[in-house]
Amino acid sequence: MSAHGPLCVGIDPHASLLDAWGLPDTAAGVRTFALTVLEAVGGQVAAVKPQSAFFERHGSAGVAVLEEVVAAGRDTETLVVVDAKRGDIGSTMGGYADAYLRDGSPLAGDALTVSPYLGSGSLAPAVEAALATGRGLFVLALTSNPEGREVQHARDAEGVAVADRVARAAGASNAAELATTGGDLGSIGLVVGATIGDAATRLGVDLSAVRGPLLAPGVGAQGAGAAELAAVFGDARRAVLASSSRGVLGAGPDVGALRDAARRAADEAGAALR
Ligand SMILES: O=C(O)c1cc(=O)[nH]c(=O)n1[C@@H]1O[C@H](COP(=O)(O)O)[C@@H](O)[C@H]1O
Repeated sequence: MSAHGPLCVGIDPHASLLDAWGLPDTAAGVRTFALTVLEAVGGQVAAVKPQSAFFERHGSAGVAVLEEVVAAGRDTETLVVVDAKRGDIGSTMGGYADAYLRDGSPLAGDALTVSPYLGSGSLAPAVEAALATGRGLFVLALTSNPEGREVQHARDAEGVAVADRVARAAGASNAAELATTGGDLGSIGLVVGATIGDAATRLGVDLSAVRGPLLAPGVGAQGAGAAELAAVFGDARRAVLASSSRGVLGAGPDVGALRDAARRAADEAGAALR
């Protein structure tokens, strides 16, 4: 993030984008799309985030393309966040941790998005695997979609918001990790949408106390821009990795145009979060 600016480019090969790029809605089309994005922004931005759903749509051939994208990302200076939003009970979560966070697994990038809504503790196998292998997690806390509120804004018997419980669990893991490793940011990040307005403040979620990276989707196509990034994150802004998919991908398929769009988005995010 300090080398390239705080931007993550989402690799979301929607059927409509494939069509706009003149590509077929097939695994081969998805492959050309994803490798073009990597060619344009690999080594130029902090992270890319392939959205697993758009690869899974094409069955095993699509998943093989996701594996290829993860491997290709390894050869660049750009981190790969696999956006699969996994979450399950502990023992099954161990299976997902093996798939996405184990050294040598073909689907293991640098980080994985996970859902804590089976209970933060259910993520323990993923947390352990991330810490053991030098990878990271982005735990869904305050998501960019309006429907997320019914779960994330709810308060428990002690009056603590569910999203705050999620943030506190990440903060506790990062505090323990940083006590031994030092450094600024621990391995357990949160997803906090750039579209959430003042929800973090209203719910009492202390984003600065998390001491992990804050992935902020919602930039671009979902309407958030520089003003929203600055307003949502306040004092925690230095930890933010702004994420945009369609907002950058719409500039394709030209590699130079994609690279320029990513540069502009990274500069804008950098200026808003300075
Ligand atoms: O985890 C995510 O990345 C995510 C969390 C969230 O709260 N909202 C959200 O939009 N996302 C993802 O971020 C991407 C947003 O794409 P655009 O709206 O095209 O920028 C999609 O892949 C979403 O699944």
